[in-house]
Amino acid sequence: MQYARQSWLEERHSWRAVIYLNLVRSVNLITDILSVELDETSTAADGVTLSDQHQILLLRLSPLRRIQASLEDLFATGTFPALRDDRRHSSPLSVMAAARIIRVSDDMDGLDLKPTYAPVLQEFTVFSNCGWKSVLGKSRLPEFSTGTRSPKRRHADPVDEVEDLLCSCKDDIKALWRDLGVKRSLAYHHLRVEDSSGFFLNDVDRIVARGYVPSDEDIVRARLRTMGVQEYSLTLDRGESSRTEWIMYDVAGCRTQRAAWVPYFTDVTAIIFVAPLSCFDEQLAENHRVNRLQDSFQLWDTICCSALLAHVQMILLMNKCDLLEKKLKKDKLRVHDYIPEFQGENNMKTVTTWFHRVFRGIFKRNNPADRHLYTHFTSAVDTRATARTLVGVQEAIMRNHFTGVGLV
Ligand SMILES: Nc1nc2c(ncn2[C@@H]2O[C@H](COP(=O)(O)OP(=O)(O)OP(=O)(O)O)[C@@H](O)[C@H]2O)c(=O)[nH]1
Ligand SMILES: [Mg+2]
Repeated sequence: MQYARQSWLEERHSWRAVIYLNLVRSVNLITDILSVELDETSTAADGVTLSDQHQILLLRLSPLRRIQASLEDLFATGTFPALRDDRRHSSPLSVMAAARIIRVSDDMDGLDLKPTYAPVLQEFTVFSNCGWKSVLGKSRLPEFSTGTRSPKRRHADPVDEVEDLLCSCKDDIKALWRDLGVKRSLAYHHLRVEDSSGFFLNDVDRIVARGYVPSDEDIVRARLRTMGVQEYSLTLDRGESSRTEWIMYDVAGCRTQRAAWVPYFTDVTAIIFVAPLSCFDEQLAENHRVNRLQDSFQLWDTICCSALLAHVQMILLMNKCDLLEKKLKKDKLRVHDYIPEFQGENNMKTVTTWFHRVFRGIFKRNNPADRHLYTHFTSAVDTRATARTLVGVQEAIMRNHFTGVGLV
């Protein structure tokens, strides 16, 4: 983004709706938990005192359910249902039943059947072919391209309506997030919303404000799960003398999407494979038996040995290093418990060196054409460091490309 400034500025506007959706979904998840607790006093969290004040808070925050539904409609279909009348009709309690399940303990002997709730935020997914960016871009006004926005403009854009409604709920959102009963309730359910991607509840003062324009960091931290292949056209502009047009395809990583990649492999200069290292303790959403990192190793193996890619530049970004470090240091998770082949000391240096060795080993085993592999450790949320990495990546791609066509 640092070096494709114009494309980035043009995209910035579309992301305001994504960030609002992220925020609203976090609030609605918390109010889901809270309203079940209020409803079912028998299973209320230990030591949590929930009162009528909480009921009132839930009612006051009920418009956020309609905001969520309208924004999700906007992303899915490009139409935006009216928000205005909703304050009178929606009730958080009516939406709650869905959050409740029975969680069965692993030993399955049936003795430990404890009714509880599934504090899980189902991911919202958009399909790349619905053109959500162009939908949101339609009402873009010129001032967006400069990264500022007039706070006076009213409802030229449906997302302004969301902004207004959110502003009217701002104090309640803040009250919910700092409430002690709510905190205890979330802890009881082992729900750490602050650790999930797309978390903005600590930024309400800045984000829920008239005239808000997402910062680069906000956009990098935002979460919108995409399905299908997204195409980005970028002009990398590092001064007048150095402008390069790139077309970048972002292919979604989930298993059901992988068959769709093949057509893109036939005419490609480079593959940037982004492997999130922090997911060593997670399973695939699509198959709970498969460890996410093991899946990345497997996928990397498939990519490296693809005949279509035998002469393509390979770049491996080992990403989410900040989250990996947190899991090792703060959460004290042991890599060996999830990946038994790892036998070393459970610290950042040993773990990352080992992961690197595995990826490199897979590459070497499947490298008939003697390609060079560029590897980098990244934390995408550190936008400055990532920008420096991407400059290196760009240079490597160019060098390889021009060598390939005989210009170097
Ligand atoms: N802390 C941290 N968060 C990251 C990092 N990289 C990505 N994220 C967050 O992780 C979420 C997912 O990022 P994406 O780039 O959409 O990941 P993806 O692999 O394309 O995911 P799919 O679209 O589901 O295939 C976003 O909310 C990002 O902000 C990182 O290095 N560190
Ligand atoms: Mg993606």
